[in-house]
Amino acid sequence: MISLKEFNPDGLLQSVAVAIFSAGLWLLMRSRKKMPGSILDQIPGPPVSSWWKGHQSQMSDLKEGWSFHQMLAENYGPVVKLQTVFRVSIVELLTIFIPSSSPLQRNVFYTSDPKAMNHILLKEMNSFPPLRIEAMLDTAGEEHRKQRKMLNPVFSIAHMRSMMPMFNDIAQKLENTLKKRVENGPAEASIDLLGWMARTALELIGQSGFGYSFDNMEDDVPKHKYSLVIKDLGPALGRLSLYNVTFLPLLCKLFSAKTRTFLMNAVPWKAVHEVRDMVMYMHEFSVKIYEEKRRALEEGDEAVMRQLGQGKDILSILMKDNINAGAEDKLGEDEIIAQFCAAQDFLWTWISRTFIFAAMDTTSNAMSRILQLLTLHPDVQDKMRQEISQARWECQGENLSYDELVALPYLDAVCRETMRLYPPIAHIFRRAMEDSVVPLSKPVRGLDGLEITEVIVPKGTVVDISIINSNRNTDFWGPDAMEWKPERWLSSLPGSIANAKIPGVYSHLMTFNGGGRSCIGFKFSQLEMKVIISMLVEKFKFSPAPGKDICWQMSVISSPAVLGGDGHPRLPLLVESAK
Ligand code: HEM
Repeated sequence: MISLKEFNPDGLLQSVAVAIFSAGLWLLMRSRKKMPGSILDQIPGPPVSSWWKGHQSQMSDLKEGWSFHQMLAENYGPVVKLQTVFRVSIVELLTIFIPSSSPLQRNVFYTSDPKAMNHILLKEMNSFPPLRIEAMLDTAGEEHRKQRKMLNPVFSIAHMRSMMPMFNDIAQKLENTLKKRVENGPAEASIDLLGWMARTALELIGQSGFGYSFDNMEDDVPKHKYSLVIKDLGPALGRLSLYNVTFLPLLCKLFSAKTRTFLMNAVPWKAVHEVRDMVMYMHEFSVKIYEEKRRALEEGDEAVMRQLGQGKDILSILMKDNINAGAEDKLGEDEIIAQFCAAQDFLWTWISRTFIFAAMDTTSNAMSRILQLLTLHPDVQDKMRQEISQARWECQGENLSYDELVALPYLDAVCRETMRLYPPIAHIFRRAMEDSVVPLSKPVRGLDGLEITEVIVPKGTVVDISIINSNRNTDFWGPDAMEWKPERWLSSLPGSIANAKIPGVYSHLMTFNGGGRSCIGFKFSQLEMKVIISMLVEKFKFSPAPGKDICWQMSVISSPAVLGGDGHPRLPLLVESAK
């Protein structure tokens, strides 16, 4: 519920819209044939008065932002029905008067049951597409298949190996800059490591994705306009409440891009115009890079080699492969640009996740999480440093090759354990496009006391897949599942994990999802983490900044902030040279 102090007139427009929309929905629901005895109704679960807002506020004030998921796991297990009401500013005030059978309420099928996840994410993937607002590649069916096919080779291990020199080069720049900051002993003021991780992640995806450098990694604040825009865009969209999952897809369905742009220009609303300008800049910038690459490709090898990426960046490879692709696999020019900035108009920006969004926030927050955990576990930090220093000594101080780096067992264990216990994306959403019978690995008891082995999920139901609860399930991971223990990866995992048949692409974890929509960049992200974290831990010592306890805020991607501070994402840590 919002207090009157928080009342925001911007919400009024939304409230009118939601009232009209709800009336339409109510009529629609009345006219829809009800599935007889839908078993989803029988699944126990708590009401959530306001989906996103309730979800966020229940988690963000807490020192560890995952307690909502933990509460569901402890009280209900892996299969839960959440009864939600639309999150719409002023209308929220009315939700207390809404009876539980109202059409304004809808059930969300929340699950971390392996069989259910297999069904939804693999077997019936096309019947359960992502909510458009969540999709990183904003396509489905044949179009999505085409994009994945074209992109797969640039995320292969062979390609990762070829990118090692570029990754090492960026790590070196970061090392030089941090060394300057701490050369006179431990930096007195703490250093915001989240800021540096975000800049590093953008530079890595910029160079390997676009063949373009955004940041010299030296200045206190990045100077390139793109770096600033990408940082400001999320909060700017947040100010407009554009994360409203109900209305965005509807508006996009109703109006063409041209009409939406026209409406946006016509609305006398400064915040909207700010977002418009950011999006237009990002789009024009992507087109400019695309044009430069096309010209170089047309001019021939010499021109390609003169570019920063020397034709090895993802965009160049994609463009070259596309020229040679058969008609059925060819991507349109717009589709290629869209991989890097699908932002022709502002409504699409939020909906169409691009590589930069997908790659940057996830990995920078993941690296920040590792660093923070290392400050809380100095023994693990020392052990890691020993392992890395030993490996460096063995290769006479040279950079480790791809194979040498990925073979370091303790570094690998720390990364895996962090991705298990603290997945940057805690849950993902799908929508049932048709009525579906979802099987369960373990029966649950329904509200009527009967055992349920499969759930009838009606068309239109939102499905919430809990990555975090799957990764922390004590049935599979054992009684210490809630503890951060890198050592668990140094010996063989319990048989219960393999038997569970969890559909994740990575180490029986759901962190990078599974199936045809799993994270295409997961090997890229692991390499990035290992190159950067190994350099940082070898060269520097990290400890908590006094008086700055860190909490993790759970929105789409969990990010650190100072407990009791202004809520801005940051990770202040004390840094000193390791030698
Ligand atoms: C720790 C880092 C990362 C995590 C935890 C992560 C997690 C995920 C998850 C959970 C999904 C599935 C979303 C859904 O199905 O709703 C996904 C999809 C995706 N990720 Fe990542 N990701 C990471 C890094 C990256 C990187 C570095 C890249 C690119 C270089 C990337 C590119 C993508 C793309 C393009 C998709 C959409 C795939 C599709 O729809 O076919 N991710 N990621």
